[in-house]
Amino acid sequence: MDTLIQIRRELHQIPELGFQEFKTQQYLLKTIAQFPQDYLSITTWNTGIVVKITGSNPSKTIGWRTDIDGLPITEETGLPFSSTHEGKMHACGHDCHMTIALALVSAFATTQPKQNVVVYFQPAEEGPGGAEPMLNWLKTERPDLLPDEIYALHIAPEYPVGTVATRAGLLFANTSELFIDLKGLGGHAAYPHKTRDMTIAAANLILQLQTIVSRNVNPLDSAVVTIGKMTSGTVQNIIAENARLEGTIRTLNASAMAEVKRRIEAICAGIEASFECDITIDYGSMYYEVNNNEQCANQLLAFAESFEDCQAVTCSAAMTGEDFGYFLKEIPGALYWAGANCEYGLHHAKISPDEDLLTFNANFVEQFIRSL
Ligand SMILES: CC(=O)N[C@@H](CCC[C@H](N)C(=O)O)C(=O)O
Repeated sequence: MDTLIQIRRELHQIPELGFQEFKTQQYLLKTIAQFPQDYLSITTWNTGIVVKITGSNPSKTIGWRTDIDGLPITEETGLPFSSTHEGKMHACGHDCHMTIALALVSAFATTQPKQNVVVYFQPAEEGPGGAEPMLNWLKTERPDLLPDEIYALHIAPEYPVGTVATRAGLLFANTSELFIDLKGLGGHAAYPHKTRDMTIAAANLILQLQTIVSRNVNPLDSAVVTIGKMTSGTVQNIIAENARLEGTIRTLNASAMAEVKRRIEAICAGIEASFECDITIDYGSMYYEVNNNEQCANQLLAFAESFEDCQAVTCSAAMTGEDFGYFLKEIPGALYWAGANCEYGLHHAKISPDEDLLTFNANFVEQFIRSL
């Protein structure tokens, strides 16, 4: 079997959540230790790793970032190399992202690049966010590991393998997590008039939250309010004293984000009054938008147009979030969508990316970095 496929399958079997990527970090360190070490310096930060490859005649330092965490999803692919970690899965392609990053370290460790290259294996992209604290550590403790330009990719199920899709400017949304706790009064299912039922309050709240995008956000802006999880109550014949909603907010600008939050708070105040309950709102972690530097995105697209068997696509912005946005806020660079040709989408329990994407993107990114 091809080495990259084998690595991807081994990583696929050990998904871990944000800042718990202990086995993943050990696997990555063990693999990197097998490459020639002459040009490498390896540093760990939290559950992440930073690998610097010293260039032969550098005029700048090029950064490449991969995320390394998995998601709390029970895998349903039925693949022989399915997750061995119950309830966790690499359902957002980070196993593929890591494999490509390892291929880059291997290529540059074997054939020295002209420029310095730093590869960042970053924890906790899905939450609570590893990019911002990793960047703060780099700035305060290891400025020698900061790049002049930085790039990253994300698999895209909807595109064929060989597609490089990106755009100059805004690519991914601002995000904010959303956690809402409702507290009422529980009691016997047969005495609803003596209770404050939080299942009913939460159900009404969800429906009202869905009016924010249709009735409060300027129709010329884009926004998403998704409640991905609702929990309430304990058993079938007890009226629920507590309920909890967990969701995410996405917008393409800061003023739409402020407006969505203002309306969430107003609607929650209304639910408190009408259902006689107490509500607390926690916005969890927020990600800065992914804003591609114009020159970096255009040179990536131009390189893709010249690369054999590659389809360069100038795509629209998407409502996905990515904490790589924190790197791009401070360092010029770009992220691209890498075609993965699969039936199921990101964050689905049956997603199974086409493994041909590994070799294609490892070659593409290596040659792109060598061209800089
Ligand atoms: C590429 C991707 O799917 N990223 C995640 C980032 C999650 C951010 C945060 N935990 C949130 O849910 O707001 C995404 O869901 O877009």
